[in-house]
Amino acid sequence: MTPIEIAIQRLPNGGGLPLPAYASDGAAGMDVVAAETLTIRPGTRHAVATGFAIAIPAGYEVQVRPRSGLALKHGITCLNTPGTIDSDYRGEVKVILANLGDDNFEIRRGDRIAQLVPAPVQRAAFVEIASLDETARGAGGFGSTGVTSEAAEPAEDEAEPAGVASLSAMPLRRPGE
Ligand SMILES: O=c1ccn([C@H]2C[C@H](O)[C@@H](COP(=O)(O)OP(=O)(O)OP(=O)(O)O)O2)c(=O)[nH]1
Repeated sequence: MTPIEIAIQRLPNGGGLPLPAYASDGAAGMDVVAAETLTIRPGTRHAVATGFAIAIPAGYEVQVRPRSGLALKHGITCLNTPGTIDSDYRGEVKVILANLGDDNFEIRRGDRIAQLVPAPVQRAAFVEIASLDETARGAGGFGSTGVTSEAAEPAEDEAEPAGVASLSAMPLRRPGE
C-alpha cells in the first residue's frame, strides 16, 4: 500500500529529536518521542509535548495510541486513546499520558512515549426520523447478552466435562483485589 504523505513541521522545542518513524517494516504505528523531561506522578496525567505539528491530508486522521510495553510495565497509557489528530489541526501534537501505575514515571526528552497510526475517516450525516426500525436486540446493551442468572445456565448435555474449568465459573479479579 502506498503511504499517504503527511507534512510535518519541527517546532523550536523539537530541535534534534527524531521525527516519528516506523521501528520495523511491519510496524503499524510510528513511534513518537517526548520533547520534554518530566515526572508523571501516580494517578496524574500530562499533555506531553512532541515538538512537531502536522498537516494531515483531508479524509484522514492520525490516531495517538499507547505503547504496550509502557502500559504493561508501568501502567502508562494515553488517557484518551486513541487520541484523534484532526486533518485541520495545526498546533503541536501532544500525547496525553496518564500514570495508572503505583510509581512515579520519569520521562526524558527523546523517550518513545506513544505511536501514531494514520487512518481514513468515514464521515456521516445524521438523518432525524420519528422512530427507528425494530431489531431482536432492541434496547438491550451493556452486557445484556452476558450469562448472569441461573436461567442462563447451560443445559445438562451442554455442560463442560468434569474437571474442565469454565471461564464463566472463574472469579475474575484485577491484580490487588
Ligand atoms: O491526543 C491528542 C488528541 C488531540 N490533540 C489535538 C489534535 C486534535 O485535532 C485537537 C483536538 O482534539 P479533540 O477533537 O480530541 O479534542 P476536543 O476536546 O474535542 O477539542 P476541540 O474542541 O479543540 O476539538 O487536539 C492532540 O494533540 N493529541
